[in-house]
Amino acid sequence: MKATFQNELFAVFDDFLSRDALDQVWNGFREEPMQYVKSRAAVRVFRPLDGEPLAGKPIFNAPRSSGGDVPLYPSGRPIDAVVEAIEGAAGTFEPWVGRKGTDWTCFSATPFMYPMGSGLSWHRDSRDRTGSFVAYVHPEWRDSWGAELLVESAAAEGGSAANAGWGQYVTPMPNRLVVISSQARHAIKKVDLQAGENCRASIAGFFQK
Ligand SMILES: O=C(O)CCC(=O)C(=O)O
Ligand SMILES: [Fe+2]
Repeated sequence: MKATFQNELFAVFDDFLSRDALDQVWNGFREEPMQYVKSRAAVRVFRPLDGEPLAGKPIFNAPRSSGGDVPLYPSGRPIDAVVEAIEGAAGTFEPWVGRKGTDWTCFSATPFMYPMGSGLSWHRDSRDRTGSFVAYVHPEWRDSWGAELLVESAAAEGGSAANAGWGQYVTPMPNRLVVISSQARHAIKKVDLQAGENCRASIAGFFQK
């Protein structure tokens, strides 16, 4: 798997899943029971005016070192295909999320749906994570539909911890994967009115220390 774009904070990979796996994940996606993220206590990065994103149940590729009962791969859900593909390419992701076993022990995978008007405010995926991934699984995305992932550039060398105030964007193209370091401050622009009933559908996960 070769990156379409990369810098020190994130990398973009296109044609992530095979055609069959993508279709399977997307078809299964629409059967997933989902909840509004604001109704889930654990979600803290979403702000009151981020709209109404939905999330399904996460699975983990392996048991969590911090314990706790988590649903594991293989789950029998179509999302298994994403876990497999991430496992298979874990070595490629080392520059951004570190090494399996030394830096991280396991990762999650959670389906998310962002309907028109929803987005995600600026944040870092820090705390007990080395980084994250997100795979876009909707069948179509147009520029006018918005919902770009924004990634802020690193603040100038020797500068304070202040935010740089500039950076890059990634359009959520179908079957695109983005791998993001926990150092990277990022946000999702809201899904535009022009998207109508088309939702931004993703499988996102975190690499846990
Ligand atoms: O969906 C994306 O593009 C990024 C998701 C994200 O930043 C998160 O869930 O923490
Ligand atoms: Fe994030």
